[in-house]
Amino acid sequence: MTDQSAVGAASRRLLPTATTRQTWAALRAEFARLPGLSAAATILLVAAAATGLVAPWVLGRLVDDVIAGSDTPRIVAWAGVIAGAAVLAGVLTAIGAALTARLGETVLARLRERVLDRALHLPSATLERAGTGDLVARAGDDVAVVTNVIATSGPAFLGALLSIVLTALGLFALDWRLGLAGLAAAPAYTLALRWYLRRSVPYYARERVATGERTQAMAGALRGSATVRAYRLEDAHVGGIADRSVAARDLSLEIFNLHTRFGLRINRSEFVGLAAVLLAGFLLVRDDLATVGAATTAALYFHRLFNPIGLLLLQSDSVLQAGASLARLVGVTTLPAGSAPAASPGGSAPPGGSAPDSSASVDTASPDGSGAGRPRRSAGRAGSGPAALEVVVDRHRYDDGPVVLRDVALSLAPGERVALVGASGAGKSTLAGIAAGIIAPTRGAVSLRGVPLGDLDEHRVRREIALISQEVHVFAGTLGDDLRLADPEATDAEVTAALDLVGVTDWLRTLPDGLDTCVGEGGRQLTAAQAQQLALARLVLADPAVAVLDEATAEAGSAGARDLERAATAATEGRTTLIVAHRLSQAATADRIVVLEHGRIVEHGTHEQLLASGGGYSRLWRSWRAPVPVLPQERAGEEGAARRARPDAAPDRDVDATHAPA
Ligand SMILES: Nc1ncnc2c1ncn2[C@@H]1O[C@H](COP(=O)(O)OP(=O)(O)OP(=O)(O)O)[C@@H](O)[C@H]1O
Repeated sequence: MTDQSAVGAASRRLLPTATTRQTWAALRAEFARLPGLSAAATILLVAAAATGLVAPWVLGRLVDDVIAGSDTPRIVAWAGVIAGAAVLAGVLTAIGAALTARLGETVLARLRERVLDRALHLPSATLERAGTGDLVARAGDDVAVVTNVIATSGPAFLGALLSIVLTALGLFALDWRLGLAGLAAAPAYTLALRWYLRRSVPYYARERVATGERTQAMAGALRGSATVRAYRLEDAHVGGIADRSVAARDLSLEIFNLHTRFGLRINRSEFVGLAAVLLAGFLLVRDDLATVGAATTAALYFHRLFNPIGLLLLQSDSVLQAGASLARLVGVTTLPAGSAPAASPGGSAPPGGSAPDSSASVDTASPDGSGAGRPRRSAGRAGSGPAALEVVVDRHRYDDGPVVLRDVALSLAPGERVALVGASGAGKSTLAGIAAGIIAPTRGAVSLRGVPLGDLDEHRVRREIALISQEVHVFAGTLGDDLRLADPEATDAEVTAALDLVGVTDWLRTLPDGLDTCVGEGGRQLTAAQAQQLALARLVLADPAVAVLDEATAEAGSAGARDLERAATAATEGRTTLIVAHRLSQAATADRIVVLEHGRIVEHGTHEQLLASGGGYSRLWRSWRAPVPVLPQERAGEEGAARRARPDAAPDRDVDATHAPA
C-alpha cells in the first residue's frame, strides 16, 4: 500500500502565499509574455521622466546667460525649449500612463485567469480543506486591491519612481556635491515613513473592522426588519447603527489626521533637503566651484522630487497591500495541478485481509428492476467479477486531528448498492469522500476495477466516479445548460429523459420555458430538493460507473425525502453505488449495509442479516420504526392519524435516523 501522507499533507495545507521572489518571478514571466507593450510602456515612462529634467536644466542655463548679459533672442529660445519640453513631457506621460495601465490590467487579467484555472483544477480535497472562502477572497478581494492600485495609482507610482531615480542621477551629474547635499533629506524621509507605517497599518485594520461592523449592523436590522418592528426595536437598532457609524467616522477622521501629520513630516524632510542643496549651492558658487545656474538647476531638481516622493510615501501602504494581495494570487498559481489521490493495491491491509469488511462478498442479489426508461447505462447487476471499487483505509485523520477512520476495508461489486449507516461523526462522509477520490486517505488506497486511482488521470476518475453531496450548486443559466454540464453533447430528448427518470417531469411542465428556463442566480430559484433532483439528473447524464451519494436525500421534508429516495434509486440503477443513508428506509433497500461507529466498520450485511443479528443496526432500526409520538396538532389531522395506523408509517418520518443514538 502506498503511504499517501505526502499527498495528504499537501491536501491539508491552506492555499499558499507566494514568497517575494516567486511573486517577482511570476510578474516578470507575465511581462515577458507582452514584450512589445512592456518595452513601449517602459520607454515612454523613462522618456517622460527624462524630458521632465530638461526644464530645470534649461532654467539654470538661462540664469547663467542672464548673468552673462546674453541677448533676448537667446533667452526667448531657451523659453521655447522649456515650453516644448513641458508639452513633450506631458504627452509622453499621458501615453506612458495609458500603456502602463493597459499593461497592468492585462497582466492582472491573465494572472486572475491562471488563478481560476488552477483553482478549478485543484484536487478537490485541497479545495475542501482550504475552503472556498479563501479562494473567493483571493479571486475577489485580492484582485480588487491589486486592480485598484494598478488602475488608480500604479502608473503614477511608476512614473514617480522613475522621476526620483532620474532626477537623483541628474543632480549627481550636475555636481556630485549638490547630489550629496540632496541626500541629506534621506534620513528625514525614512524616519517619516517609518513613523507613518507603524501607525497606518493598525489604523486601516481598525477601520476595516469598524466599517464591517457598521455594515453588519445595517444588514442585520434590514434582514430582521419584521422582527425589529414586531418588538418595537427600531430605536435601539438605529441607535446601534448610529454608534457604529460614529466609530467608523471617528476612525476615518483619525486616519485623515494621520495623513496630515505625515504630510507635515514630509514637508520637514523637503525643507531639510532643499536647505542643504541651497546651502551647498551657495558655498560652491561662493568658492567658484559652480555657477549660479547650476545651483539653481540643483534646487529646481530637488524641488521636482517633492511630488513624486510625497506620492510614493503616501501610496506606500496601498502598494504594500497590493503586493501582499499579489503574493496571495501568485500563491494559488504555484500549486501543483490537480490529480487524483494516489493509491495502490496490496500492502499492509489488502482487500480480503483481516479488516472488518474485507469480504465484500456478502453479495446479495440486487433488488429487481428493469431499469426501463433509464436513458443510459445498463451495467450488470451485483455479482461475481472484479470489485468495481475497492477502498482500504488503514487510518485517516484531518491535519493533526484524531484518527477519524481506522482499519476500514470496503469492496463494492459491479452494480452493487452499499449503504453507509452510522451516528453523526462516525466517519460516513469522510469514507464517501475517500471512495469518490476527493479525499486522499492519510494511509490507504482506492482502486477502480483493480486500478489504483493514482494511476488514472483526474478526468478518467471524475468520469468514472461521481459524487453527489448535500451542497448542490445550480449554475446560473438555462436549465438545459445546467444539466448539460454533465454531458455537453446530450440532446434535448436525453436531457428530458434524465429529468423524467428522477421524477422532475411534472415540475418541468410548470416551467414557462421548459429547458430554456433560467435557473440559479438571477433566474428561477430552486428548492434544495429540486437542486438535488437536478444533481441526480446530471448523474444520469454523466453516466458514471460508480456513484457516491452523500446525504443526497437529506435536504427535504418527509414526502420530499421519499421522492428524492426514489429519484436516487432510479438514477443509480445499474451503477455501483455507495450511499450515505440518512434515512434507514434507504439503507433497507440497499444490497448491503455497512455500519460505521467511531471510524470503524462494526457491522455489515443485508438488512435482514443485520436485523437477525440483533446488533446496533437492529436497535437503530427498531427505534426508527417506533411509533411516532402523537403531537397535538397531528391529532387534528386525518393524515397524521392515517399514517400512524399504517404499518409502514415509520419510513415517512422526517427523522435523521443515522443521527439517532446507535
Ligand atoms: N474537513 C474536516 N476537518 C477536520 N475534521 C473533520 C473534517 N471533516 C470531518 N471531520 C471530522 O471527522 C469526523 C468524521 O466526520 P464525518 O463528517 O465523516 O462523519 P459523518 O458520519 O459523515 O457525520 P455526519 O453524519 O454528521 O455528517 C468528525 O469527528 C468530524 O468532526
